[in-house]
Amino acid sequence: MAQSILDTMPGAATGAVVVTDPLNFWGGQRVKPRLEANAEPVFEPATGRVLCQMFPCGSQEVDEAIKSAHAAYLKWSKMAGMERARIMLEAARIIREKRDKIAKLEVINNGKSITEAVVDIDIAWQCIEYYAGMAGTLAGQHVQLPGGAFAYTRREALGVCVGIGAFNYPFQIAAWKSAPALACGNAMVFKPSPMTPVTAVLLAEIYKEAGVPDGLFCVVQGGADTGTLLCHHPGVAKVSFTGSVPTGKKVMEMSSKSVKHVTLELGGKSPLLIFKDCELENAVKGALMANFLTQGQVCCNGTRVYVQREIMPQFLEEVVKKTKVIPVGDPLLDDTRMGALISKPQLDKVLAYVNQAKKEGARVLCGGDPFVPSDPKLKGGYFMSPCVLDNCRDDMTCVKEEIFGPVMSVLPFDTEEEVIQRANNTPFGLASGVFTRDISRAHRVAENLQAGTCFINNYNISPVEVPFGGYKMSGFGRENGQVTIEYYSQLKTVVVEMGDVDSLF
Ligand SMILES: NC(=O)c1ccc[n+]([C@@H]2O[C@H](COP(=O)([O-])OP(=O)(O)OC[C@H]3O[C@@H](n4cnc5c(N)ncnc54)[C@H](O)[C@@H]3O)[C@@H](O)[C@H]2O)c1
Ligand SMILES: C[N+](C)(C)CCCC=O
Repeated sequence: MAQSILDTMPGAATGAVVVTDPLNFWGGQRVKPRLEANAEPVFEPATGRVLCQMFPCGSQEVDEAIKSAHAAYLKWSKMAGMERARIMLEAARIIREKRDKIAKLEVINNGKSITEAVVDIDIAWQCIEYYAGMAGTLAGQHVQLPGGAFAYTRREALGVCVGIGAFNYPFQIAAWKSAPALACGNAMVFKPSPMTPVTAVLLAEIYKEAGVPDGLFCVVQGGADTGTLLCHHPGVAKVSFTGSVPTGKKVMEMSSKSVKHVTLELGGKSPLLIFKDCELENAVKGALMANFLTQGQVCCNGTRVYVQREIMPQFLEEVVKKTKVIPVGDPLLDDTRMGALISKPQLDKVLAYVNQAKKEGARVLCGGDPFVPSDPKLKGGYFMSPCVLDNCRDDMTCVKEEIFGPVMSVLPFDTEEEVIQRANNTPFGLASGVFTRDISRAHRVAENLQAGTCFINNYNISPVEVPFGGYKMSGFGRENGQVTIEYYSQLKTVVVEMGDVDSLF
């Protein structure tokens, strides 16, 4: 097999890597772009340097990838679940073995800290391992009917599934989508974000090395146009999309034309409720975890932090103290806890949200400014200081809209009933959280919050064994957990007559 980027990248230091290998993958190999005319530069967020060029796939390339995936699906779906499991377990093992190198490349392309990227890659192999464990357990039901007749159900694959990913968890999203898809006997064509095209192709190489049929996991590069081609393609049975609400709506509309299955993992503006009876130190840690992972570019972040009025002063003092000392800088250094945002436009957008918040009456307690690290090679990077906003009201833009940056809005509340009503007063419903020592209150609040996940006394942990997904405009369908098998398979009922046909005619 050709050498991977992982073997050829000279030194995995910030500012030192250039990627020139083709980033498309189908038919069991990397595929050079057909057209180099529409190239888009891909930037290294920590330096602002060009890391590589992304060549978007056109209709002929999309078609080739889908045909290659379909051919692989015909073989893969006929294999026993246990055979699929063995290959997937091998893929998980290879990812574990290459974890540190994959994580470094993820950091160079995405800008998040290496500490986080390593966890992301661990979650990716754990997900593949988890669904490998399930591949051999897929089974239907036997139903006894009158007169000796019976029926049984078969859980069957859908066919070629498309995965479309966001920029914030590039490798992990590719694993979260492909693992359940492959376990059920499907093939997948994956399109990463055009801003983070580099690591999905590593997953394709790893699946190949583990022994999947050529074409089973393909990667096509591109943005909206390539995504549109995928959603309209008649050879695609399902689209699993991770991204913003506006794009998700388009994906759903396009997929509806040929009644494709759809999973939508969309954005959020999740509430975190901190009651006065909480363990304050943990609540402060929880608020930081809820806001500042991946420079705040996390779909399920708890960015509306509701704090019971009696403990507001202590909470603010602690949260600001801890936010001010978050080490921002070179994401490849072990001590760094916050790297660079994904792009200059994203950085400008987040800074504009902070300015708008000030105009609407919020008080900046810390951060919210562009940050220029002392290391000269990071001068062009997209860094900002993590921000805590006080004096917020529910009608402010910073409280209503998904900012997707390191900006925490803090709001006071008085009663449980009031805060639940305010927390639910949003079109989003991805996640939520509650900190309290009162066990009854914790479960009562969890029941009443309109969100796909509620974290009690923690935030943003996502073991692969538990389902993850949204309520309301944050989407539908789930990733992770047993239930996701249902989103990547279809049920056939077989009805068996043992006697004569009792005809009405
Ligand atoms: N719920 C989740 O699991 C989850 C996880 C990560 C990110 N997100 C959300 O993703 C958003 C940030 O990611 P983003 O900026 O990459 O989102 P985005 O919607 O801009 O892009 C997501 C993907 O959709 C593709 N795309 C764009 N237009 C398309 C079209 N017309 N047809 C098909 N595909 C198209 C993009 O190229 C990209 O691959 C945030 O809103 C965040 O909350 C959600
Ligand atoms: C792994 N986290 C932190 C739960 C994030 C999941 C993906 C959301 O953007």
